[in-house]
Amino acid sequence: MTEVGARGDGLANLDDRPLYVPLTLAGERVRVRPGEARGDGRVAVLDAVLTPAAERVEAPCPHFGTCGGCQLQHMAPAALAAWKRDLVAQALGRRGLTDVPVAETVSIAPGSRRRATFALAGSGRGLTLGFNARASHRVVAIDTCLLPEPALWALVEPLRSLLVSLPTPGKGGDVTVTLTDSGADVVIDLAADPDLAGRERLAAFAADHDLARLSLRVAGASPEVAAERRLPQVRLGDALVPLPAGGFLQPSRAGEAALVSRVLEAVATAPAGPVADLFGGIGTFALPLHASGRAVHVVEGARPAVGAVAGLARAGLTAEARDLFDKPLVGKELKRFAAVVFDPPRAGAAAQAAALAEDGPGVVVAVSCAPATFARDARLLVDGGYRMESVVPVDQFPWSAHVEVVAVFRR
Ligand SMILES: C[S@@+](CC[C@H](N)C(=O)[O-])C[C@H]1O[C@@H](n2cnc3c(N)ncnc32)[C@H](O)[C@@H]1O
Repeated sequence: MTEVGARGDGLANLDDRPLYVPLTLAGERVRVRPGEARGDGRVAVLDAVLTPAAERVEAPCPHFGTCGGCQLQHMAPAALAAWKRDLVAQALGRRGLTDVPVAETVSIAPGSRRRATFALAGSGRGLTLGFNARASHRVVAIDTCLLPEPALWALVEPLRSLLVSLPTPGKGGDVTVTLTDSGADVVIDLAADPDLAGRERLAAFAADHDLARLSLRVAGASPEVAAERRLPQVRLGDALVPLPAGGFLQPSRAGEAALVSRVLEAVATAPAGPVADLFGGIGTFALPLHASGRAVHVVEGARPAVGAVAGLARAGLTAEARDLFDKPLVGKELKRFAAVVFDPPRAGAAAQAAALAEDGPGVVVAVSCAPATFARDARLLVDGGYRMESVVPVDQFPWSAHVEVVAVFRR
């Protein structure tokens, strides 16, 4: 195997085309069976590792290999951290940004996920609640998972028992559990409205497990609250912010803290003045920045998130609903800020980065969950005269091929 590719599969060459071999590492000699086509190459099934790499370790979870939730449990933690750092450095390198100080990866420990989405298949006694199998829509039942916080995992078996008596979708549905600071917020996909007895069981479940809120998404419609015992709220800065159903939240408290501390540090070096938090969600960065004494303007596409921030009604904290892909902040709108933080979805923020390159302030902090689009946006900023001062990979998704980045640009 020559390397581990961006999706976490080992790569080799077969007839001058890539061969993707899941569960293998660079430098290994392996025996495989070539399988179906993928992109410009083929996927292969691993039969045996003949010469293991030094960084190969025993996977800690018994479901690893069948469950698709993790890709890289067979790689030692230090090697995984270095590999994620390289992913970021290589993405920047592809955009010609080679002279960049990419820091060591900040690795968030397993057992810290506060949000998880479990896949549903079958119904009644044949119900499976688990994760999708590797590269498949088949759902694998799991009796253990090392990723979630224990309080989250403790709800999974009771949820499975509850769901066998409800009209689950058969296939394609899921259940999302989020631990908020006022209790768990659960959203369940159902194929049809539950009957009265089903509704009573749902309410009893919420009470027995002290949930904050239990919502139903019936036949793909928007979530409808079935039981709200407390408002689900998250502590951000010195505020308790209501979490809209399905609203974005950083996947772990420790990961959020790692990102927030770097954002605060960078913004503290900007001159006095207001800060823009673009793609700001419910204020993960805005509220700590506000608590640090800055006036902050949040711009975000999801109206419920904007409503949650605006509803706090704090002096010096404003929020605006706006599609930043179509209508980025430009010109004078940008010039009033002393610093800008932007944290777009995986597609990145090309239009906004181009506008920042023209009229952005002295300090810009980029947070990203997609190295390729981050590198594209970084290139736009650097071409606009920014220097990339620091880039820190943050691994909030242990054993996956995902990595996040927080980077500081200055001019
Ligand atoms: C990665 S999340 C970050 C949210 C927030 N910064 C946080 O850390 O909690 C990206 C955010 O961008 C928002 N978003 C997605 N597309 C958008 C668009 N076109 N315009 C504005 N906001 C958008 C999403 O609703 C989401 O809140």
